[in-house]
Amino acid sequence: MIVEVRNVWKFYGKLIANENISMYINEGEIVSLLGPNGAGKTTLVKQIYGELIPDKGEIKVFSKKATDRKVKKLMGVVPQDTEPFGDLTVWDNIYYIGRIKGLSRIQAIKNTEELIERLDLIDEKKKFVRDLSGGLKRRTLIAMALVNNPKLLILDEPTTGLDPEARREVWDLLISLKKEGRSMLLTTHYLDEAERLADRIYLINRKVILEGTPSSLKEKFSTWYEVIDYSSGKILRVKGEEELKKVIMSIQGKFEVKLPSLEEIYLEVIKDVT
Ligand SMILES: Nc1ncnc2c1ncn2[C@@H]1O[C@H](COP(=O)(O)OP(=O)(O)OP(=O)(O)O)[C@@H](O)[C@H]1O
Repeated sequence: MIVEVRNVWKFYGKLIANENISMYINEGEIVSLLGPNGAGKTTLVKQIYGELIPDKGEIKVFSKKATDRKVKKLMGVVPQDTEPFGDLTVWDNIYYIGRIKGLSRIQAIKNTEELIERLDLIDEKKKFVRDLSGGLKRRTLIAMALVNNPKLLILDEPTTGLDPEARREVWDLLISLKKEGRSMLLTTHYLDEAERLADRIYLINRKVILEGTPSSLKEKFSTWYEVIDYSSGKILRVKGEEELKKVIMSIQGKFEVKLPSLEEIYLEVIKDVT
């Protein structure tokens, strides 16, 4: 197990941000934390990368305390709402983070060059970050998080504010990083992102509300079916298999039966707990 969170509580004064949270990440897994605004996702993530310390409970990363310096060398973090240094070039941002993380000069240069190429930043490498678009800044941040070749990558809303094409580029990159056996923790507001990338999802709202693979959550919580009647163009929502049979029998032409999307399930579940 790469990350193990056991019965973690975190308070801000009287506010309970995390209530008795337990979760884990296995080697090579992408785990996604989903939840509404203020659900405590960033608070939990910050404890996993050692910026905050739990008030109760325990977090182990690579079997060590999250604040251990050795652990920090094994992980890469893309925090929420951060930007690379605007007054440095893309190349310098990546290189200097490499040096700060303890790479030798030669190793930092090598890794920086490789990442510039891999993240398609060749044309931008000498540009100042302050002159880049949001998508390119985000790619630079991801390169900075990868410079020490981390086994665990933590990304707090990596695609928020990006246009659809830039989001897809980040997704493709994350999929290719997963293929290399890296583990990832990803917080997101985008259900389609979690559905597409995550092996497992934790839905949290102060505490863990649901946990499972995207398909198991769909199966477990979809008590309705969507029937698309192509001849009339109507989309019907049908509860239970008996009702489904009846509806199908009544349709004359072509039709399609679908389970609801993760987004619809999320909205139903969140409605019940808020
Ligand atoms: N430093 C802080 N001091 C006091 N309260 C805080 C602090 N940081 C977060 N909070 C509060 O703790 C709760 C959880 O916040 P957190 O940022 O962890 O949620 P989140 O799920 O990441 O939200 P979002 O999706 O909006 O980023 C919120 O009510 C927030 O206002």
